[in-house]
Amino acid sequence: MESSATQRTDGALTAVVGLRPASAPEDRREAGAPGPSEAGPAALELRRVSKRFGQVVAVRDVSFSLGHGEVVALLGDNGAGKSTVVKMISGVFAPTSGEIRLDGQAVRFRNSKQARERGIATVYQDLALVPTMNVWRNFFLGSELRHRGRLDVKRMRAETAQALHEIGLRNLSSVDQEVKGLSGGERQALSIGRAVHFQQQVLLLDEPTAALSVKETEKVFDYVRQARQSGIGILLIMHNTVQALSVSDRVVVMRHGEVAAEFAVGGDLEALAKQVNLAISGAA
Ligand SMILES: Nc1ncnc2c1ncn2[C@@H]1O[C@H](COP(=O)(O)OP(=O)(O)OP(=O)(O)O)[C@@H](O)[C@H]1O
Repeated sequence: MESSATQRTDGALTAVVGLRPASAPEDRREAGAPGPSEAGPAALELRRVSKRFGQVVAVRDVSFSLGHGEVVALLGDNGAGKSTVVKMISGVFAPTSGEIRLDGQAVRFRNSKQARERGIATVYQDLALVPTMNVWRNFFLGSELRHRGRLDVKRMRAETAQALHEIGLRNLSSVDQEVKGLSGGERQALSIGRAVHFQQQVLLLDEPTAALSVKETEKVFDYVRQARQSGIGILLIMHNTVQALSVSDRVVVMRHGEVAAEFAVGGDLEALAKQVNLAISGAA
């Protein structure tokens, strides 16, 4: 395996692992499906984005990009700045300085609604689902279909069932069941399937596998891989390096509010996990 590391001008260490074996995420993608685009603007790009809270600099000069049909994991210890980055992308906070670009166009959101309207879907740990509502109502929450002034229940039920089937959730008994009866993985499928169905451009998943069993985690990663086929750019906020490497094309490591390193995923994943963990802890 080839491995190269370069010192960035801002002092952060960028390591790029060269050879990609057959197990690399690109190779696992189905033939003909969209992958991370080489040409054209990135789905999402952060350019030297910083965020201050009074005297606290939570995020400093963070730059990275996310391609269409690409999965990038944002890794870092508690307090590294990951949540603040996600909140800036999703319109909760405005950056103090720097630029966020969507498809090459600089954007500035006043709130999360504006970010959603521009195609940024955010799924937080607590998931924005209403437990006492059924699956299809949750799926179309805020985007209900109407026919002659009335809710088009038939179409919403059918479209929900189809979207969940496409994302890989095949054993749901009914879209009429309440969300509170779904497992954590099934809830993730609902949120991910919704982002794909409504053709969002960027999907931000905050710790999507926290509190899930190993089996459920694998299923959620299958939903992520399936969603990637649609061309959506997916940013995963993760704590677990090994899990992150199993589903991502690239990882971006944050430490003390800055990007400490960036790695392309491929080659010997065990060795790469060690390098990533060193970058997370600051020992690299
Ligand atoms: N509203 C705020 N006011 C002041 N400081 C803040 C605020 N939000 C975050 N911070 C600080 O910014 C830094 C980065 O926090 P952030 O929550 O983004 O980290 P994180 O990597 O997401 O951590 P975790 O995984 O624990 O959520 C921390 O030092 C935190 O205390």
